[in-house]
Amino acid sequence: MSDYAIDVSGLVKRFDNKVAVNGVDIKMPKGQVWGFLGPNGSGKTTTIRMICGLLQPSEGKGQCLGFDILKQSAQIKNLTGYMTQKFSFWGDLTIRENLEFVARLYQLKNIKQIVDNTLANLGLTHRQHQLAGALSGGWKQRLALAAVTMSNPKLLLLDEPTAGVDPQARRDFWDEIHKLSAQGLTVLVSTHYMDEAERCDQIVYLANGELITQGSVDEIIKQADIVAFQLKGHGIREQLQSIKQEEGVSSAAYFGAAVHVCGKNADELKDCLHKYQSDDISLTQVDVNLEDAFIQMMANAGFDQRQHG
Ligand SMILES: Nc1ncnc2c1ncn2[C@@H]1O[C@H](COP(=O)(O)OP(=O)(O)OP(=O)(O)O)[C@@H](O)[C@H]1O
Repeated sequence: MSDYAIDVSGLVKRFDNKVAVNGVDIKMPKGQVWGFLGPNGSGKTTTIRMICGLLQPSEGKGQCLGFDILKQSAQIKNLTGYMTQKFSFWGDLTIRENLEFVARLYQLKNIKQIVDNTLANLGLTHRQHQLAGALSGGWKQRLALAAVTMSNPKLLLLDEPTAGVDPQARRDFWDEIHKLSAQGLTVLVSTHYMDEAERCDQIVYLANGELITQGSVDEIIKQADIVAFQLKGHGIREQLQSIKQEEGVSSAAYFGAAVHVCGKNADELKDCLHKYQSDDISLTQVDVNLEDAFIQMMANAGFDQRQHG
């Protein structure tokens, strides 16, 4: 039995003339939580759908949970919980009624027991009689997570599960994901949020259908091989365009009242930013963050953020 929950190689998906995914390899060990990142339209959803057997690849092969993605999609679907971007439920049914309905769709036995356990596991017991339609965004996501975990899947594929949800609810949602992972589930989550990416064991970053980088947060930041400085103080925001033009600056962006600047070489960057420093404006070297690293890697790979962001 393979130690990998997902082991796919050379995945390609073409829609007519459009290449949505172009040669993606993913080898994901069981029991981990991985983040799937990349600009809009980079191929995350399409890849997820190929992995769980919902979409036939144009090229490529592989296994999901030990089953062939080309020939054994039914077995894969039985063991996978897939939370789509636009999950649906019945707004005029309660949380409990929604879960009972889903349990019947899955043809689960001992429905009362399973729904009780699922409600308890996801902290929904005290809300079980509330109408789903009246729930806030965060609780709706949690209901969706309850629905996809009820059949006791081995793999969770979550496609932007926290889009539009407030920070506390996102944090609570991630606590649930890690709780499920501690119970043995493997979880692949697509997200646009950097703080969520930082909660993952590994990150896979796609752009324009291609895998740009993969690794832990620390590995990706190291791979980017850049340094970052912060210019902070009155008047610095007006200088952004000028800073961007400086030789040695690979990217610059507002960070509140400060400008965050990245470049390849610390001495060179410090030299060219020195002239912006004054009694009012400080220049400090700061940690490179994940967003800096992705922007740099996109540039290295020849992608323009303005076209793909
Ligand atoms: N059924 C389809 N028919 C034609 N083109 C499609 C189809 N599904 C996806 N695409 C295209 O494939 C590309 C990748 O789309 P995909 O939804 O996989 O990206 P994504 O990374 O999940 O994007 P987002 O972050 O916006 O959800 C896009 O250009 C999209 O328009």
